[in-house]
Amino acid sequence: MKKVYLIGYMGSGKSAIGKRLSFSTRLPFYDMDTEIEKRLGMTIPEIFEKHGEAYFREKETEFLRTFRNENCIIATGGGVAMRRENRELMRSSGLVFYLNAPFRDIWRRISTDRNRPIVQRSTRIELEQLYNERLPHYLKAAHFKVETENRTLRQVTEYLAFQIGRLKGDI
Ligand SMILES: Nc1ncnc2c1ncn2[C@@H]1O[C@H](COP(=O)(O)OP(=O)(O)OP(=O)(O)O)[C@@H](O)[C@H]1O
Ligand SMILES: O=C(O)C1=C[C@@H](O)[C@@H](O)[C@H](O)C1
Ligand SMILES: [Mg+2]
Repeated sequence: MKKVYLIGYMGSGKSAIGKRLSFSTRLPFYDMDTEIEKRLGMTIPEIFEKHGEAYFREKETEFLRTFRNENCIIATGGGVAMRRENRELMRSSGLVFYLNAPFRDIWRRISTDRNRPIVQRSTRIELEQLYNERLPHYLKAAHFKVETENRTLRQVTEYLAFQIGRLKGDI
């Protein structure tokens, strides 16, 4: 069996849903952002501030290359699908689910959060542009697109658990 990756824009629910999905599937859960923070002993804003975004992107790829071979659920960072190497690493080691949410929902969730350096340095218009730029990359990376609009965390989690159960033999 392989890994289950959750991908999508900031605030699409990867971390929140990954955690819940771990309970219903009984698979261990890892949040890439948290794992990188642990490896470096710094928060994401500190990593961006001290080493820059390019360094953080290297650490993301390093994580995907080296993370233990275990059946598990991984909530990725919002920018992970932008690199071709990352997309290939994910697709070849598991099932990739893209959590799609409309930008207005995303904005409501992330606009006041201080833990996302990209939100801190960008305007609403810039974040919407980035959302549109990233969309085709998420679609390329994903095996499945999951619509989250008007669905509770619980509903999205149940849907994913159902799909994972159905596809278990393949992963
Ligand atoms: N479908 C949903 N219904 C209600 N709240 C949601 C839904 N999806 C996400 N949220 C809420 O939005 C907030 C942001 O979600 P979360 O932190 O899981 O995003 P993320 O995709 O992990 O973002 P990042 O890429 O920045 O790590 C959380 O408070 C979460 O509970
Ligand atoms: O969308 C992004 O580029 C990011 C999302 C977060 O998960 C973190 O990985 C970081 O804040 C960058
Ligand atoms: Mg997250």
